[in-house]
Amino acid sequence: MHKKILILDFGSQVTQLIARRVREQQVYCEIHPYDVSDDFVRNFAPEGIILSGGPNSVYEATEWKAPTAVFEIGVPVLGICYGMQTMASQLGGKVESSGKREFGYAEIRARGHSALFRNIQDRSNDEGHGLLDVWMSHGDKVTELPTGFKVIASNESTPIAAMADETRKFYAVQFHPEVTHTIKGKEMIARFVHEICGCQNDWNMPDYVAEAIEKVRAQVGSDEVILGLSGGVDSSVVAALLHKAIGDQLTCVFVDNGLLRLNEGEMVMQMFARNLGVKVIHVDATEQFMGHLAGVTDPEAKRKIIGREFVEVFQAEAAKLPNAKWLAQGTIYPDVIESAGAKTGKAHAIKSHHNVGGLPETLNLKLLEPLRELFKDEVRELGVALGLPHEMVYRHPFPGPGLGVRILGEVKKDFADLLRRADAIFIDELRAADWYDKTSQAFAVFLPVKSVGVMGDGRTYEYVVALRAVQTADFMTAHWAELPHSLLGKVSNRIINEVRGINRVVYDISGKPPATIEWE
Ligand SMILES: Nc1ncnc2c1ncn2[C@@H]1O[C@H](COP(=O)(O)OP(=O)(O)OP(=O)(O)O)[C@@H](O)[C@H]1O
Ligand SMILES: O=c1[nH]c(=O)c2[nH+]cn([C@@H]3O[C@H](COP(=O)(O)O)[C@@H](O)[C@H]3O)c2[nH]1
Ligand SMILES: NC(=O)CC[C@H](N)C(=O)O
Ligand SMILES: [Mg+2]
Repeated sequence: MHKKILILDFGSQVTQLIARRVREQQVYCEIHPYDVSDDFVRNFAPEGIILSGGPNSVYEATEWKAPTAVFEIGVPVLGICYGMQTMASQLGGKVESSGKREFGYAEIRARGHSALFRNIQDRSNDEGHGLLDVWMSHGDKVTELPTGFKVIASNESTPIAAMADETRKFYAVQFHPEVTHTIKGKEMIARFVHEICGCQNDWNMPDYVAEAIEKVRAQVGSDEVILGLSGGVDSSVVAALLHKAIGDQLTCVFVDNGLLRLNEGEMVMQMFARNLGVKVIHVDATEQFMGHLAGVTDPEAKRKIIGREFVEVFQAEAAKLPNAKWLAQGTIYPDVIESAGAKTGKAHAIKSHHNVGGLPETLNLKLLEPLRELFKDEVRELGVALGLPHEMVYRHPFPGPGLGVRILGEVKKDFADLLRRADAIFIDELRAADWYDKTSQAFAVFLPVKSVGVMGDGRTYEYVVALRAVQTADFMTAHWAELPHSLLGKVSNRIINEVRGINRVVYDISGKPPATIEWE
């Protein structure tokens, strides 16, 4: 059992970052909504609790409180922003609107020699007080301390910028230590989880492998498991993990829906079936997918058809295995957090993400999701620890609907063939120029419009391809990559020369938001 930290989410945009910072310290943590029950908090048995920020004000949203058990079970608590404010108000202090919002960089002075800030400073002032560069985002502030608390940091606009009751190990900060703009934030989180809560570095991937294998074996017993293997990072890591855990009880189903990248099928069979000895069934469902997509131009309709046909294929394959009781999936922690967020119904549905989630009852399989607790970079580390090659583990993500959402409008086989070749050239050149690992995702998009060109001495009237390359940490927001013009020029040249049917290449310079990463 790992020692663990409980993070209670009050709706901050950056709650996931708190979890990332804690995991970076090799300490296990989970995010749960702020309104879990007292029993939940007790049974979770955390070594410490972190209360996140959030958009509300404690004097308005009076029901947005931490469960009282948080302050009763005798473990350290760290309140961040709203988390600080609710701690103050729940323990008898006072929170008021400060009239003016403090947003962005701030300098604060550490005081009172607290365990949270001891020897952590960016510089010191004339009197020898430590000064810290932090990032703030608030309009309310604590104006009266609860009993037992002292001020541990302040500045002019926020005299109580941090507070603590060191006997009970309750700490609270008005700024955000989880964002990188708070220069020493990482050290503060480290201080809290290691020294104040007493957690060791017991969460690391090499050790996790053995643990995950044991867990899968205990869960599955002698049943058979099927896994949709896409060649993407998540399902590949699940395949490697399950193969180690249960060997021949695993059957992977690799569906060629006609919307895959160039040589994807060959790559998957080569890697998994031939090198790793994994049982892989290669299903050529190109006709089935193309047939159902014919004449369909609406992006959402296309996504739904592709999702439905995947389920059809899995269902047909599962029916052929007499003892298959489990369907494994590459669900990762951000998927879990995001779908929990989506359940509240506050978020807009921008795109229906394909997954094998909406499975019909008739499939009669239990879900096996061994990556549910991991962030993408942890999944990658796990893949490396399991012996998968670097190129596979560090591939860019590829969406389930594949080229289906990168061919705008109606999907046709000819278009897919052109796009596959253009995309492969782009990726080749990115790798050759050492740009692949500097971008988070890069691909080509097929635009079903024709424009006039001249090649040799003849007129051409052919299709357009757009190149997209983005840099992002979490795929929720993204910047377009500032690829060198010479690289873009070379890619454009090669595509137009080598892919007959394309006579124009453009580069997408839209950020997310307002654009999304994929075009559909
Ligand atoms: N062509 C395919 N054949 C079989 N299963 C697939 C295929 N495409 C997607 N899937 C299933 O759908 C799941 C979701 O796809 P998703 O793209 O999110 O993950 P991934 O492909 O494993 O990893 P990555 O995010 O790196 O692309 C996969 O884990 C896999 O189980
Ligand atoms: O597995 C997936 N099934 C999907 O239906 C899907 N749609 C988008 N994506 C990927 O999600 C990230 C964000 O994409 P967007 O900015 O286009 O929403 C990017 O990495 C996209 O490639 C998908 N992945
Ligand atoms: N980011 C936050 O947690 C903000 C908390 C509170 N709503 C304020 O403005 O002070
Ligand atoms: Mg994928």
